[in-house]
Amino acid sequence: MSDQPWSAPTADGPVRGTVSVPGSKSVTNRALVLAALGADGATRHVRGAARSRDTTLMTGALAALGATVGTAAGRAGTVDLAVTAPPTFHGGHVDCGLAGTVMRFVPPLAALADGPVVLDGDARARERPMGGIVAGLRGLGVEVTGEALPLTVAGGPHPPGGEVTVDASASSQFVSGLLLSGARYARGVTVAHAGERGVPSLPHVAMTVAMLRSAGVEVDDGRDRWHVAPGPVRAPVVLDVEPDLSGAAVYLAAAVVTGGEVTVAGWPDTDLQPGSTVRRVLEAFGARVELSGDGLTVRSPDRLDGVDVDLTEVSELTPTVAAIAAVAARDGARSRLRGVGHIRGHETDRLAALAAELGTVGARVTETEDGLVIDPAPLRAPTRTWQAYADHRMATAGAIVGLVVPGLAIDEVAATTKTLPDFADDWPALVTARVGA
Ligand SMILES: O=C(O)C1=C[C@@H](OP(=O)(O)O)[C@@H](O)[C@H](O)C1
Ligand SMILES: C=C(OP(=O)(O)O)C(=O)O
Repeated sequence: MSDQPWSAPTADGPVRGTVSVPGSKSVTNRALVLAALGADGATRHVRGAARSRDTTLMTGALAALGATVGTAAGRAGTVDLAVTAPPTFHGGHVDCGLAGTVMRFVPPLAALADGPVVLDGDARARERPMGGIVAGLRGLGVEVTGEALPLTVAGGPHPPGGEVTVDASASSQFVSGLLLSGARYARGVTVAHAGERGVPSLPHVAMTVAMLRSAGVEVDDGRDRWHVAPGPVRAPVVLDVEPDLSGAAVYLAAAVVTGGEVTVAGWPDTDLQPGSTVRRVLEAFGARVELSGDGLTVRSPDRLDGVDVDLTEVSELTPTVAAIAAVAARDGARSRLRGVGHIRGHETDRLAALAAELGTVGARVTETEDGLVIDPAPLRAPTRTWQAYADHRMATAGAIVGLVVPGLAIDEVAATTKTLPDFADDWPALVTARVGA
């Protein structure tokens, strides 16, 4: 990894082009878990996955517990992963890196192992919330040592399961994690949420439910209560991963902030990811959005509107939306982003990080309890290097701002490999191509 700051390319005109984005890490890491839980020992193929840090951490975790994982080159820079479930998971050490999906989805699966599983991760991962997983597992009869990473999950291999109430207001992944392995618990798993705030990022829980059902698992989903019946997990033998729409939003933002036009090829017509919400958020800035056989095309308006948006359901979009909002504020528009207090527990405290980094280019950003207010202010040359805080989405937010702020350099563009392994090459290629400009 280079320790030289990365010079973000500046757009000298409207950015125009077509991009392909790699498979969604959220879909991939669920598919990998379901494949590893397979009841019949068949090999499952997860196709079109990104070779990203988060997916690599998940395959590493499953292999550490005894699953067999093979990797082959897939279409357009993706990988096809072949996973075979072990007869019984065994104990071992799991590196969660900074991946929420690994640190929240693997402990419930580790309870099926016949020996203890120790989970740890990056320094920041030790600060990310784990309360719902730890309390949830204990309530389901699983012995867990520790309250956050590093954690030890005592082996089962036959956890009792049952009903548990957790506070999932810090992360929807608490619910998803407990549900994903729940069919393998003796009584199944019922998770209820009780907390001062609601469960954020609910479309990610819906993704979990949909993928469990496609693996033949019986799931009831009510308001703040989910039930997974005990039974075999039979994931489809081939699971195609759809493109990562949160990653796609970064490329679409390049059109929005430069008066350009960008198409993301292969925009899926399923509802696994909240694609329509991504579209609505970009439209709120005044962008025109069109879905055609070529993909999803976003065209910038002449002048950006400010937005007042509740991003609870799509909280991982916040850095991208904040970057666009800072550009809109340059042109006099005020924006307010709400409903995302919990992202202080994401890869970094994203509200503090966005306020600090956007501030280095002159943006007037105020943190609120649950979001950000971005007031009109001109953007100017950076006062220092943009800090990514090892957060992929802080790095991509810096790249978006860099399109219109010459001289912006990012301390660690390699953070983008968490979900977008080729970003550092693909982004300059898009910015400088200016197809048809
Ligand atoms: O389950 C998932 O794949 C995810 C759920 C969400 O987490 P939170 O509920 O913690 O926001 C989202 O922000 C994260 O990027 C991915
Ligand atoms: C919050 C995110 O990731 P994680 O899965 O690590 O929580 C994210 O990708 O924006």
